[in-house]
Amino acid sequence: SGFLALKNLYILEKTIGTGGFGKVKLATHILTGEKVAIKIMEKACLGDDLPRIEQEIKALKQFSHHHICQLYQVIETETHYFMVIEYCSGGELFDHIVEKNRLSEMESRSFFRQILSAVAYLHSLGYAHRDLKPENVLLDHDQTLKLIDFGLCAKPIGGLDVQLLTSCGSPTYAAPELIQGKKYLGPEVDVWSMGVLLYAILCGFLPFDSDRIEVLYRKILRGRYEEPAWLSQGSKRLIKRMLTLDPLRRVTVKELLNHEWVQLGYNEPVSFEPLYDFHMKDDACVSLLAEHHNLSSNDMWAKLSRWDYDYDTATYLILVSRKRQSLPLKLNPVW
Ligand SMILES: COc1cccc(Nc2ncc(-c3ccc(C(=O)NCC(=O)Nc4ccccc4)cc3)c(OCC3CCNCC3)n2)c1
Repeated sequence: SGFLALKNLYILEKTIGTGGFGKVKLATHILTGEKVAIKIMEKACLGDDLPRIEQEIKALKQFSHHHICQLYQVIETETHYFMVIEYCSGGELFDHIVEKNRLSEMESRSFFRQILSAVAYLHSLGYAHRDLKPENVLLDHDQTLKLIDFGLCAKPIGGLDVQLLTSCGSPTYAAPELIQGKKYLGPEVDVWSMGVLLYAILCGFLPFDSDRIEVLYRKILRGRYEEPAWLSQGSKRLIKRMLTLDPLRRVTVKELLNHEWVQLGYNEPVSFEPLYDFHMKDDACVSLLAEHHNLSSNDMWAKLSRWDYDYDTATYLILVSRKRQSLPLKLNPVW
């Protein structure tokens, strides 16, 4: 189906998601055979939301973290933006919780540590996510979580624009100060949403829920929620610290990183440093790509280190990711 810009580079397959901005399709990166997700956004439909796409692309180009889906390539045509992004084979955390009803405290802790690492990393770069919810947490192979911002809600911290709730952030996970339209910074809003997320993972249902929005708002602003019998004392204490109505009294990300519940069984704080920087040079991957282009490794690296986020960037980042997983490094012959 029709996008000329993707011809001979990607094979488009089924649609795996739709949002206000456009849709996401599963695709195959032809040179490596790797599955990728391609976010397709029609410029005409974005109207004055166009700056949010450019901001999203600028943000993603800065991120290099094991628990954030990696941007591989950006293609801009007259009518569209295409963002080629890492594909997660396990789907949404949301479906995983629904299927298992609720997770054990140990599994919840493993998931929470990964989400916390990604959120702390975002904050360290001056970004707040603002739309943390199970639909934006994806599962990769071997229970690795990847945080995404499907709906373009992430913003630099302290942005004065109080994003209208309709366009950003589902009220279910939204902090009280956010639904009251109060000025807020961002990090503490993410802590509240992580609290709702953790509650949903541990309990299998939401702390504040109603199909009538004004009832939902009232419940959030009241801040009272059920504590099922299976919740441990530690879990209850942590959730209470995160679902604290007053943002100034709410636990901070910094405190969460070495919170006792978070460290139970790991005995080490959560690190938010990226495990590795995708932007570092991997000689084997550079050589393989150089050979494919009949270039010297030096010339190949000179081009790659410009980080144009073109097809070569995508191929290189995919090769680095495959090497990390000890998968064979190969490029398909181009016929
Ligand atoms: C196996 O069955 C399945 C079933 C379902 C999915 C998959 N896999 C699968 N892999 C990858 C994706 C994806 C990743 C990133 C982005 C994105 O928009 N990044 C941009 C981004 O994250 N910015 C950003 C991040 C942090 C801070 C600031 C900015 C978009 C899509 C996907 O999408 C499907 C949607 C469907 C609706 N809910 C959300 C996911 N799905 C697999």
